[in-house]
Amino acid sequence: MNPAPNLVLVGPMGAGKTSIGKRVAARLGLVFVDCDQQLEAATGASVPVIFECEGEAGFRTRESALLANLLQGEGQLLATGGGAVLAAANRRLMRERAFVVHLPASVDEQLERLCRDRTRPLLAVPDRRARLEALAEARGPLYREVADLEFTPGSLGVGCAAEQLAARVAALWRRPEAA
Ligand SMILES: Nc1ncnc2c1ncn2[C@@H]1O[C@H](COP(=O)(O)OP(=O)(O)O)[C@@H](O)[C@H]1O
Ligand SMILES: O=C(O)C1=C[C@@H](OP(=O)(O)O)[C@@H](O)[C@H](O)C1
Ligand SMILES: [Mg+2]
Repeated sequence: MNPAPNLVLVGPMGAGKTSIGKRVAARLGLVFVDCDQQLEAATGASVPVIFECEGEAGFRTRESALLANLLQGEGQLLATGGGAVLAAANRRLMRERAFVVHLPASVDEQLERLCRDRTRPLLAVPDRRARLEALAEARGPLYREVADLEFTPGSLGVGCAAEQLAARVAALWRRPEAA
């Protein structure tokens, strides 16, 4: 078990990191922080606008700086963006400073949940399935590398998934005394 001051959710777009994470944080008495929302608040620009102005590289630089800053704190549940595991430095910090939960999602689930979404720049492509499959192949090993726990919501709705995940985490995560 990993005695770590924070809880971090990783996984692909549409896995439920933001929506399930918010509910798990409430159940476990953690401060909920969604990294994308935090970046948007800090920059005053939406994620698509950051991608448009600074490219994915600029977004990743901001994302890494934010994560490093947040992970200095404790008692937080961080819902990361799907690409937060790409940088080795991010993965190392997550391992050091968090109990990490991987929420997987199949490409079919992603396509269904995100069919009307226009806020994810990586999905602004003609062939969303191909893009999601390529991302899954590249990132799947990275999610598994950092994860202390894999929890698959599958057909559970957001509320049930949060209830079950909170119970699993409460049983497994040894929080430091001060957290
Ligand atoms: N287990 C689930 N069952 C049904 N819908 C879900 C589930 N997880 C997420 N969703 C829906 O999918 C969409 C994307 O979820 P979100 O929490 O933003 O994912 P992420 O932050 O991982 O990209 C939201 O509309 C959310 O309600
Ligand atoms: O997978 C990715 O690279 C991204 C996922 C998004 O977050 P969610 O995983 O919360 O959708 C957001 O950070 C950005 O659009 C890039
Ligand atoms: Mg999210």
